[in-house]
Amino acid sequence: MATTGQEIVIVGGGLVGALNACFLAQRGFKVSLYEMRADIRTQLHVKGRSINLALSRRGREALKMVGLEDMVVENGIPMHARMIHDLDGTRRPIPYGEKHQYIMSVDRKHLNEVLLNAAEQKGIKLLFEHKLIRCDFDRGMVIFERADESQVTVSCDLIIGCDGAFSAVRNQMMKRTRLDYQQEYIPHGYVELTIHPKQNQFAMEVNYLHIWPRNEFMMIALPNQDKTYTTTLFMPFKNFESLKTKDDIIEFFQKYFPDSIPLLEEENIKETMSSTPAQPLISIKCHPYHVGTKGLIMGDAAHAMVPFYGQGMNAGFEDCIVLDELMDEYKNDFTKVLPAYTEKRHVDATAICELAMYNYIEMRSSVNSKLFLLRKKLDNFLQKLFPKSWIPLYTMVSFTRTRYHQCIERRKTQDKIIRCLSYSIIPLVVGVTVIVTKRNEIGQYISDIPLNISQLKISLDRFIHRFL
Ligand SMILES: Cc1cc2nc3c(=O)[nH]c(=O)nc-3n(C[C@H](O)[C@H](O)[C@H](O)COP(=O)(O)OP(=O)(O)OC[C@H]3O[C@@H](n4cnc5c(N)ncnc54)[C@H](O)[C@@H]3O)c2cc1C
Ligand SMILES: COc1ccc2c(c1)CN(c1nc(C(=O)N(C)c3cc(Cl)c(F)cc3C(=O)O)c(Cl)s1)C2
Repeated sequence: MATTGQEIVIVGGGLVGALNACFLAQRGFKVSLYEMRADIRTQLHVKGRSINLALSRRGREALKMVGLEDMVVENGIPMHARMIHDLDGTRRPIPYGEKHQYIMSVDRKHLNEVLLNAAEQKGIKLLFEHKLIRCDFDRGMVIFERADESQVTVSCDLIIGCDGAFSAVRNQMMKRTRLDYQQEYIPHGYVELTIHPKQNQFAMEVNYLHIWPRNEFMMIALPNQDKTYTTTLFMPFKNFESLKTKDDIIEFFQKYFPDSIPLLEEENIKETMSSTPAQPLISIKCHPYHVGTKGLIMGDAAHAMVPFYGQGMNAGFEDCIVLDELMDEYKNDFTKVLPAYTEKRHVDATAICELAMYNYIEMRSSVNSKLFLLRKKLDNFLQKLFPKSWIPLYTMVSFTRTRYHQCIERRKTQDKIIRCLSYSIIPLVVGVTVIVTKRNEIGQYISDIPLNISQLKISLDRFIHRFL
């Protein structure tokens, strides 16, 4: 493969850094990837990370572009629907859409290992236990501290920070350019519990994203290949802190998640909840994503979001596609690519950060299982009624590559149309109903009105589609 001669240092060997390295090596750059932690491939379990994640369309497209989609998907578990757990233990499935519209539950560690192995196979130099401490964005130099506290200085043509929400590269950028930055910790934290197999079988329906929506509290469970479910409890820190004793813990689960107790097993709930500190959730937005012609940040380093759309990794993977496309457009000229990247990606990354936060606020304030069901069923009903013009927001976000900011714009238009239709459609439906039911008495006057509902639906769909 032709090499460009340019050298790129990627800081951070997590999901986005490792994938980005594959994209850039594929373009012929000489890539070195520096990761602060030890090589996860030599470790049994990496602590403090969500154990599995929902991979959807944007992330799969990126993996496909470096030839890794099949390898990741074959180890994932498809989730065709949500399974809503009601307080009384009733379970109701809500499909994500058509048969081909499903998301994947993938193991984080396995995904990271696949990406690191692929990077190594593409000739990328991986250096672990190298913690970035300083960048010189003018001269293209980075200084790393090694496990033995010695330092090493590396020079390169481009530094890309994929070092996560608490990015050191971003901190260095702040000293060098007018970088606007805002962060918000939400009042909720999370604890991960595990549902183990029962008689060596999955303890719940497999191909579902299980949800226990309880307004202020929520639990989500995604299946793993080993027949366990990683179950994440989201709750305000003040509520975690109020569970002082193991009895408090069990009483809480009996009150809000009674059906989950036999699944999670009482002893495990008590043990995990009393020994695991709740992890914080942070939302970070910043601008710009580049400095000069030698510094760039991507993934959570640029846009960390609360997980209430399951898009953080998918958005970071899509960042790699956007950069790759701009490298094509500007023929690897970093002086053009970097500003173009900020220009193009910032509006979308900000949009998904805000969408995720909005969904968190909505879920926390008003969504219990009845309302969650109703909203999703209405979405699915309208999509069936007006397939060309009504696309639920979650469908645009998780099953298309519609730019995130355009998902929001489209949703606003759809909301306007639905509002105006609801002022006119209701009288229309009432009118049609009256006509249909009273047709015999008044038939001689109105024989030519299209009483065929499907004709009416098609013309209404065409009418709406004109607005979008
Ligand atoms: C509870 C929870 C559930 C989630 N669920 C989903 C989901 O279902 N779907 C989804 O798409 N996303 C999900 N996410 C978001 C997803 O985990 C992140 O968006 C994703 O991990 C970001 O990847 P990244 O590589 O940008 O950052 P990270 O994964 O944080 O990786 C950054 C890497 O940089 C390294 N590093 C940090 N500082 C330095 C330094 N100074 N020097 C060298 N290396 C450094 C770190 O060790 C780490 O390996 C979830 C997040 C949470 C918290
Ligand atoms: C590992 O930890 C986590 C934590 C949270 C999430 C995930 C994994 C994966 N998540 C997904 N969210 C959507 C989505 O679009 N919406 C609107 C939803 C948002 C919430 Cl909060 C929810 F509970 C269901 C849906 C839903 O529609 O199923 C997907 Cl599609 S996947 C959230």
